[in-house]
Amino acid sequence: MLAEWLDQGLEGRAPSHAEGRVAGGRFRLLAPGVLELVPDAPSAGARACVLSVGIHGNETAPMELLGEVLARLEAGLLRLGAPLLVILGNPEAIRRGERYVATNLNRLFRRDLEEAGDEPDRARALMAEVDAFYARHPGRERLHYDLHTAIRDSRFPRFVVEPFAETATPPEQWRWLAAAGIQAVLHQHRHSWTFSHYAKHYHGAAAFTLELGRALPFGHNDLPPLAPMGRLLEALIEGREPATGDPRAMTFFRAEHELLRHSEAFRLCFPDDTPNFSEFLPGTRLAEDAVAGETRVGETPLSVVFPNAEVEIGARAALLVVPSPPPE
Ligand SMILES: O=C(O)CCC(=O)N[C@@H](CCC(=O)O)C(=O)O
Ligand SMILES: [Zn+2]
Repeated sequence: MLAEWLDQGLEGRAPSHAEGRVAGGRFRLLAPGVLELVPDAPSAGARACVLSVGIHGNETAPMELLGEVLARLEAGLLRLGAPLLVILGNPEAIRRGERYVATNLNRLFRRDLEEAGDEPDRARALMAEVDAFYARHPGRERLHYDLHTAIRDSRFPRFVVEPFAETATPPEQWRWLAAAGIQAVLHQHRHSWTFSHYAKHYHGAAAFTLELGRALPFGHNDLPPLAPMGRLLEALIEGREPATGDPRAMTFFRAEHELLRHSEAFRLCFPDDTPNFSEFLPGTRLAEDAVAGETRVGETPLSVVFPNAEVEIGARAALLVVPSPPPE
């Protein structure tokens, strides 16, 4: 049933059970790749939780991790205590094992989206599901973890992006993420129209993009380092207070600048396999673009996150970040 749901979504098959029961509640399939779980009696402090995986089709570790957690729920080893919306982001891209089919789904989560096509349609469908889910649970704190993996190695293999928004992140999030093995936090400096930004910007949710290691094919993921993250997801699903750690164990950064690809003739001036959070000294040439010219590091050293020269024209080719003090 539940664990099968992930496999069936990936194979494009209709699920064998569109609804059913788990310990402590019931589940129902709302749309392809969208599953809602409703507790019989939510725990007092339970959050209304959105957990999404596969927004990028080649990022398989989060799908395996979530599949294991749902299997434990199905086996009766966990008891549902929180309202939960589970989302398999881009099933066609997952079937193909590709980041996206026509365009990057994770740049389309805006209410004034006008583009046509499969990925824009999927973004509209997912936004509507998230809107309806939070509306069904008024008065409950909102949470969205959008689980990803990164293309490259990283000085910090597990890190989160905190989307830009007016609302502050509740302080307990830093304690939970530290206990879940997150090693670094990157504050976004502007709207980015990602899925986690959508939940934070439009719904005031505590929301993050979580990067959980490297993007590898199914069956090749190193899952043991993700066990503490699995325990955080289980606590949220059961509506229990998660384990806490010391946020000072994490390294905090803020985005200073977004490097965009403006032309076909765009290139990054450092090796393709440069790990995320690699630091470059003042004066270093980072990129060349036929339209924007060259980008060099100014007076302050900059670290590079998500470098990718192959993005669509107009899209982000890297985030340039600097260290930042931990939140109060
Ligand atoms: O490793 C990479 O270059 C990309 C990994 C990835 O998919 N990251 C997300 C981050 C979203 C955010 O900025 O919150 C993305 O690029 O969509
Ligand atoms: Zn991703």
